[in-house]
Amino acid sequence: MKISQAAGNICTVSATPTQKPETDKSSDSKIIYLPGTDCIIKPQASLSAFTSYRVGGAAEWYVAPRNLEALQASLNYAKEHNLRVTTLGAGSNLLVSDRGLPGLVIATRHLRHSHFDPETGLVTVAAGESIPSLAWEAAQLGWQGLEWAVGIPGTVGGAVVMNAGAHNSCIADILVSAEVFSPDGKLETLTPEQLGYTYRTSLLQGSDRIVTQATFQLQPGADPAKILALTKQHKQHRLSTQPYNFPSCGSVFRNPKPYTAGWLIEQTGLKGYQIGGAQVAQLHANFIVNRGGAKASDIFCLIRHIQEQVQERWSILLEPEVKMIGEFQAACG
Ligand SMILES: Cc1cc2nc3c(=O)[nH]c(=O)nc-3n(C[C@H](O)[C@H](O)[C@H](O)COP(=O)(O)OP(=O)(O)OC[C@H]3O[C@@H](n4cnc5c(N)ncnc54)[C@H](O)[C@@H]3O)c2cc1C
Ligand SMILES: NC(=O)C1=CN([C@@H]2O[C@H](COP(=O)(O)OP(=O)(O)OC[C@H]3O[C@@H](n4cnc5c(N)ncnc54)[C@H](OP(=O)(O)O)[C@@H]3O)[C@@H](O)[C@H]2O)C=CC1
Ligand SMILES: C=C(O[C@H]1[C@H](O)[C@@H](CO)O[C@H](OP(=O)(O)OP(=O)(O)OC[C@H]2O[C@@H](n3ccc(=O)[nH]c3=O)[C@H](O)[C@@H]2O)[C@@H]1NC(C)=O)C(=O)O
Repeated sequence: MKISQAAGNICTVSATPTQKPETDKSSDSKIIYLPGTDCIIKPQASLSAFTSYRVGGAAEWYVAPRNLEALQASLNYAKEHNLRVTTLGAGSNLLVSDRGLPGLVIATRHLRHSHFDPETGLVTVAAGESIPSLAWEAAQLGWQGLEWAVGIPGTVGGAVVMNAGAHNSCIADILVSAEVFSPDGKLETLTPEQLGYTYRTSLLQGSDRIVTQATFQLQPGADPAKILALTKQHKQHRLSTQPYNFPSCGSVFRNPKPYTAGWLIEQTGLKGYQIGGAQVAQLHANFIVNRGGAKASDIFCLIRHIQEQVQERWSILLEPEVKMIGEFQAACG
């Protein structure tokens, strides 16, 4: 049995309330020390470094709690100050507006712990843990069930919300339960049935709940060499079929079954089509890559252009998988 807990002392709850003033006027007049914790809430924090597209403006306020108490304190702060909350995982399925986001962005990336139970095969992992790292760890132990998840550069929380999947498997196949914080501060344990999973969808999308940890059922006892070989095969397949050399969000659109979005977009003649720094990838037409210097508005307008062209040619409206957040212009030029 293994229990690990991330080290670090930033953004934890102090035994005694912090002695610091609520605002520190000497360094940055707007940095806020979250009462009762050693968490700081930063103003105007750039989000481009926290999204895989590497675009987007600043969060009005940003906090990255390291435990549940600090997360609760952050939510309380948002409520008291009437701030809209946006949850950020690894930002690998997000298009953040160039104008940034109002309210408080709560990043889960510092919520870290994992527990592999060899008796039951249950793995309990905090929301901020990396899904590909977990997949590699399981493979090295010879535990089956996550071989498909390499190459998906998100967090556990983001994967639970998005019902991330690949190679005909997805989170819903292995999830036993998810622990979530509701906006009124209650911790609840939800089953996959309660989460209403379908292809790349869950009832958590668009809700105010924050996933704090998840428990997955894996199958221990396999030959690690076999699990590692399959895991590496999946990674290799990705590298040969998907563009990993430029920033992206993975697939932009859900597949409108029985078609695939990539096929429809390629048949519409859009491979290589570019708006500003945003381009329909040559290797896979359902990926938009940032070729350098793209703005969120370039990506947004390319998404709209693809939708219009595919609709005109095939009478199919492609539905974005990527979450576009913040304000975008109504019309593209
Ligand atoms: C190169 C590349 C390849 C990819 N391949 C795949 C693939 O094969 N399959 C696939 O399914 N996806 C793929 N993706 C997309 C992406 O990695 C997944 O959707 C991933 O699950 C998103 O996780 P995240 O932590 O980055 O979430 P984010 O992008 O940060 O957030 C996604 C949504 O979930 C919400 N959210 C995040 N964390 C929480 C939380 N703890 N509680 C509540 N809400 C939360 C956010 O508010 C947002 O609405 C790929 C992306 C890239 C860049
Ligand atoms: N195009 C884009 O927009 C983006 C692409 N990416 C890419 O997504 C990819 C995710 O790849 P993935 O392999 O799933 O995860 P990573 O390469 O992110 O690795 C995740 C973890 O798994 C470990 N690991 C990697 N390979 C092995 C292996 N062969 N055996 C054992 N452990 C291993 C790594 O250890 P160690 O650190 O020791 O290598 C690391 O701790 C990366 O190539 C990343 O660059 C990520 C974000 C955005
Ligand atoms: C990357 C993501 O998930 C990926 C996941 O990694 C892979 C691997 O299992 O399968 C899905 O892609 P996909 O359906 O495009 O899978 P691929 O195998 O690449 O392509 C399917 C079919 O489309 C065709 N295709 C693909 C790309 C292209 O430019 N042109 C084209 O014709 C392929 O020839 C193939 O016949 C997921 N995408 C969706 C929207 O379901 C993501 O969700 O972000």
